[in-house]
Amino acid sequence: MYERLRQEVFDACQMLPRTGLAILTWGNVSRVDRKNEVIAIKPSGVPYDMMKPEDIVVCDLQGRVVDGHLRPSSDLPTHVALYAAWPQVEAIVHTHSPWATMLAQAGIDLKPFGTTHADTFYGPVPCTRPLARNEVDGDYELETGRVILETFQERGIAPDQVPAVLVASHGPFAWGHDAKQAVENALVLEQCAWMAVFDRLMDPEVMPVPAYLLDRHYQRKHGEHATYGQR
Ligand SMILES: O=C(CO)[C@@H](O)[C@H](O)COP(=O)(O)O
Repeated sequence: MYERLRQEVFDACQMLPRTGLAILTWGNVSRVDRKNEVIAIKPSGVPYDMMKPEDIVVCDLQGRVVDGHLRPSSDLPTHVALYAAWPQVEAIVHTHSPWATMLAQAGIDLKPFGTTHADTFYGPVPCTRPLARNEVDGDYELETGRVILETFQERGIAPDQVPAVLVASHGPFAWGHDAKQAVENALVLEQCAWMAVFDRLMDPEVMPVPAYLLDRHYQRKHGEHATYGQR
């Protein structure tokens, strides 16, 4: 049971060290199956190069383990909170990829400086506020999910139009329609963060891409009348 779901999460996990998005046991991947009301997630603390598909843990939508022989990722409550609030999100990836993490540690939004960004993100990728002491001392991973939701709600950002966030002092989370797409969004985020840091270094006054160009690039890939690729 759950073989396909486990295999999808396992394959996406293997993409993380291969693409340089994570080393050792850092980060995690999950996939929700809304019909069967389960979430498959990486086991906690298992190195990617030792992981097997059967190690992926299956939980219910509240985060209780229903099938698996290992403990789920410590970030499971963050994933649970996002799946509960955002029905359009089907898979979530958390990494500590260096450039995106540097922005998160500096508490800086990733601004859209060019079409590379606009092809995936319809506006800035926001950085959350820092978590307060009582939030960290309390249900820390659940509060991480809450602060992500708060950031998107307060700024009026749609999670399907900006499929990533920077959690202050922590790192990036990205999501998508499946686990592979979520990893790809995390990879685009990392590349854009890298370029943005250098854009700012070369020109501290660098301006975001004009709105009409952002719009053109985003819409041709993701809009109602998208034309990009082999349609
Ligand atoms: O940031 C964190 C912990 O908050 C994670 O990314 C860890 O680096 C991996 O945790 P597990 O998924 O192995 O529990």
